[in-house]
This record gives sequence, C-alpha cells and structure tokens, in this order.
Amino acid sequence: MKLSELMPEDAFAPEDGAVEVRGLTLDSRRVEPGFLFAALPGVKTHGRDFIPQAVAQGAAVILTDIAVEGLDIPVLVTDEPAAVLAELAARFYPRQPEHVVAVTGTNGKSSTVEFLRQVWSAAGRDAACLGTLGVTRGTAREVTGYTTPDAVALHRALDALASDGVTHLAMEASSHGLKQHRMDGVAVSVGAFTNLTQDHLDYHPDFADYFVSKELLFSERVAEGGRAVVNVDSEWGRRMAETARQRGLDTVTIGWRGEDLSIREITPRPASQDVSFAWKGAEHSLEIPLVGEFQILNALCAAAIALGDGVETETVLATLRQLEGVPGRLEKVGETREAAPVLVDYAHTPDGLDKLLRAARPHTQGRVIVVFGCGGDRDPSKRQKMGAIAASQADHIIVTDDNPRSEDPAAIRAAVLKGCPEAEEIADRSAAIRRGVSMLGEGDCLLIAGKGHETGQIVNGTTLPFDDREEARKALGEREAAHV
Ligand SMILES: CC(=O)N[C@H]1[C@@H](OP(=O)(O)OP(=O)(O)OC[C@H]2O[C@@H](n3ccc(=O)[nH]c3=O)[C@H](O)[C@@H]2O)O[C@H](CO)[C@@H](O)[C@@H]1O[C@H](C)C(=O)N[C@@H](C)C(=O)N[C@H](CCC(=O)O)C(=O)O
Ligand SMILES: Nc1ncnc2c1ncn2[C@@H]1O[C@H](COP(=O)(O)OP(=O)(O)OP(=O)(O)O)[C@@H](O)[C@H]1O
Ligand SMILES: N[C@H](CCC[C@H](N)C(=O)O)C(=O)O
Repeated sequence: MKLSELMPEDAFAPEDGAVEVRGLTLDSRRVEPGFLFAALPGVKTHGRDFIPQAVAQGAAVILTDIAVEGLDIPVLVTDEPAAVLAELAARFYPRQPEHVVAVTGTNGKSSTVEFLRQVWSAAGRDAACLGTLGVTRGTAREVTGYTTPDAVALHRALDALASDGVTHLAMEASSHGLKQHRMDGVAVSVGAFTNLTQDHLDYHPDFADYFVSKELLFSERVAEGGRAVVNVDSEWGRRMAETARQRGLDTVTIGWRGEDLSIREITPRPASQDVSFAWKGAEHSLEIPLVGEFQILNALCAAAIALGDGVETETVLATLRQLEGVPGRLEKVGETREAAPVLVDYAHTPDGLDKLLRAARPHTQGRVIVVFGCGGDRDPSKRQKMGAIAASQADHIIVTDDNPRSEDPAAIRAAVLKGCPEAEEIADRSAAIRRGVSMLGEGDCLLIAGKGHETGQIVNGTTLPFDDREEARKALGEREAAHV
C-alpha cells in the first residue's frame, strides 16, 4: 500500500505519498524491507532507541512521537503514535468480522468469549473467539501469547478471520490492550463487563487507572449505537453501566442484581449446577454441566450477549445445557481410585482464588487442598492477599513457583507465605503437585491454581516446558502404580 492510501494527505510531505509500505510493526526485530516501524514509548524503554536497527533492516517509514533528524526516509511525528498505528493497521488490514463483541473485566473474559463462541456456533453463525487462549475457531486454536494482541497482530488476525468467512468474533479486551490503543480501529458492536477486582497494579499506577482503562471499552471503543452488557453486582459494574448509558449505548444489565438478566438461584450438584434466571421477565431453569458459580456467571453473560443478538432462546438454553468447559478453567484432569478429584484452574488474582476455593467446597466432603504460587514481575501486592485467602478457605496449602520471571522465586514464595504461615513450601512445582496428589484421601479435592492452560514455566527469560495438567496426570499415574 502507498503511504498516501494509509494516511491523510496532511500527515506526510507530498513527495512521500508514493512510498510503498509493505508491512507494519512496533518491534524493530520484526522489520523487513519496506516496513513502517512504529517507535512507541514503552514501560521499559522507547522504541526510538531501535530506529537505527529498523532502518538497517530496511524500514521505509518511521512513525513516532518526537522528531528524528538525519534520516532519508519519511518520519511521521504525532502525539499519539500508538493510536495512529492502530488506525493504520485497520486500513492496512481492512476486513473485520461483521459482529465483534469485546469482553473486559478482571476475571472471566476467556471463559465468556469461549462460551459465546459455542452459543453462536450452535446457532449456525461462523464464529471465533480471540484472547488469552489464542484464536479459536471450531477445534483449531492458534496461540498469540496475549489477551489482547498488539494493534498490528490484532488487525491482521481480524482480517484473516473475516477473509476466511468468520462473521462473529468474541474477543477479550485487557486493560493493557485498551490503555495502549491495541484495539483502536476495531468496530466493536457489543462491549461486555464481567467484574473488577485487584490485578495488574504492577502496570497501572493505581486502581483508578485500572478502572478507567477498562472503562475505555464503553467510553470510546464500542461503536456509536452499540450495546453494553454489564454485570452490575459490584459498584464498579454499576459505574460501567452508567458510563455506557451516558454514551447512549443500549445498556443491558445482568447478574444477581441485573435488571435484564436476573439470576434467581444457583444450586451445586455433584458435577453440574441447577440455575434459574429471568431474561427480560421470562423465567428459565436448567442444569449446566459445569461446577463453580463463577462459570455460571460467565455462561450467563455469554447468554445475554447472544440473546441480545437475536439468537433463539431455545438455542441458547440448549447450548448451556451441554456447555463445554474451557481449557485450564476448573478443568478436571483426573481422580484417585478413591474418586478424589484433581482440578487445574487459572486463578491468579485474589478474587479468582477466593472464588475457586469457594467453588470447590460444596463438591468436597473432605479436605480442599490447594497448590499455587504467584507470578514474578506482576503485581506484588497480590501475593500476601492470596496467601491469606488460601489460609482462610483451604484445609491444606502448598506454596510453590508460578512463572518467577526475573524475580527471586524464594522472595515471591516468602511474600505469599506471609499470608499463610502454616502452609507447606515446595519450590519445585512438579514436586508440589506430586505432594498434593499423594496427600489425597477419600472425599478430598486437589486444586492446582495459577497456570491453567499454560505450557511453560518462565524463569529468567527462558520458558521451560511445564503443564500442570500433564504433571497432575503423571502424579496420579505414579500414585496408582504404587498401589499395584
Ligand atoms: C506491560 C506491557 O504491556 N508490556 C508490553 C509493552 O512492552 P513495554 O512497554 O515494556 O515495551 P518496552 O520494552 O519498553 O519497549 C518500547 C517499545 O520498543 C519496542 N522495542 C523493544 C525492544 C526491541 O529490541 N525493539 C523494539 O522495537 C517495543 O516493541 C515497544 O513498542 O509493549 C510490548 C510491545 O507490544 C509488549 O510485548 C509488552 O508485553 C509484555 C511482553 C507483557 O508481558 N505484557 C503483558 C503484561 C500484557 O500485555 N498483558 C495483557 C493483559 C493480560 C491479562 O489481562 O491477564 C494482555 O493483553 O496480554
Ligand atoms: N466471573 C468470575 N469471577 C471471579 N473469578 C473468575 C470468574 N471467572 C473466572 N474466574 C477465575 O479467573 C480464572 C481465569 O478465568 P478466565 O480465563 O475466564 O478469566 P480472564 O479474565 O480471561 O483472565 P486472563 O485474561 O488472565 O486469562 C478462572 O480460572 C477462575 O479462577
Ligand atoms: N495474564 C496474566 C496471567 C498470569 C498467570 C500466572 N501464571 C502468572 O504468571 O502470574 C498475567 O500475565 O499477569
């Protein structure tokens, strides 16, 4: 594409309009001949430090926020280069699924988009979802490594999906993604909100900034005339709904306190839950084959979005009755010969861990045993809180490592243990899981929290292969072999 096709005429010198742009990137390491390199300010450094590398690799245009002298290629300077990059990406990759739903909130985004994909697919829509688990269409999954990919990767993915016939996309909107303009230029027809509790205070200076970043979905990203589906059980949700109403969005409220979708009752059964709710005044009762109240909240959020899209009530209810779980979210990986279950979950926030431990209790006659740790280079103020939550909800705790990244793993565990001084400490996650499995008695339940679907342990910049589900199955196998 020529520069003149990508940008308004006054954004570049007239003689530069004919420059051919062959690709876009914000990472100098990915520059190829003819690419536009967006040198963006970052948390650790500024992309302008890498302009020489980008030029050496053949960059044709630079987009940044401060004038750069001495280059013989066009340099476009703007106060908001990340936002401009996203607009360029939307022009470079012009196709998007016609109906894009974006889900935000601290917890429940991946589950909600996956459930929505299942409902749409059952209704015959060509549907996909995009988020922490990657891009999922049917049974195919492509990993992106982000909850909300960078603007170029995101617009490229949307274009590829639309070109491939996908009409309905449910995507996750992270606070990082919203604040960093990764989603600018996406025509979002529905925004949804699950909940807001503590997370990411390593990146956001305070909780208010975290809230305002999520609020951008409703204040800016959902298109004019679009819809908002908001869980209003928390004060934060009620504020989101207010923002959406002020924008003039068609605002649907859901949850225990929801006006449009009101939950009446959720009753746990051994491997499912009985759920009653009202949608626009009509009462419905059904059994959903998932455990954990939070999974029902996510499933009903997906249901409210689909019902608002015009999917038949019967199709929505029929899908909920056969809903498939999400990888690494309360995923049962096996059980002992005494039928004590082992479940892997992605709880990595205080609220997530609290909800997880509460979810296990009604299904457990004996002890709830939990193995977990906290991530390095992530909100350190979560650690002690998660320890304290485990201490108050679990019967036995094993504190271990979870992606220490650049931090000292022992210091992370020590911070967690401040909240649960009685816990066992086993640094090696594999050994911690084996210990948890070895302890299981009749009626007990083992929860392995924090890594869910992840397939690696990140230590000092290296990702070592590691999968909680495989480790748990191995440990269960060893336990059974020892019984023979
Ligand atoms: C905190 C955060 O959002 N970090 C993202 C951010 O990095 P940064 O601000 O630290 O960038 P930087 O290292 O200072 O570099 C500044 C600029 O120079 C560029 N650069 C850097 C080095 C180089 O050699 N060449 C180069 O061009 C970078 O691409 C960047 O544009 O911009 C980078 C480029 O897009 C991202 O890769 C990086 O994601 C890091 C790896 C990350 O871990 N992000 C996580 C926290 C994240 O984004 N998570 C959210 C939310 C998850 C959730 O809700 O649970 C997600 O949406 O995935
Ligand atoms: N509605 C909810 N309320 C509270 N906790 C939840 C809820 N839904 C999920 N969780 C917890 O959060 C974990 C992650 O769930 P999920 O992946 O759906 O959320 P997410 O917002 O996509 O998080 P991430 O972007 O980090 O993957 C679950 O394994 C569970 O422990
Ligand atoms: N998307 C979250 C996931 C955290 C999962 C946990 N395993 C960790 O590494 O802290 C993050 O990057 O903060």
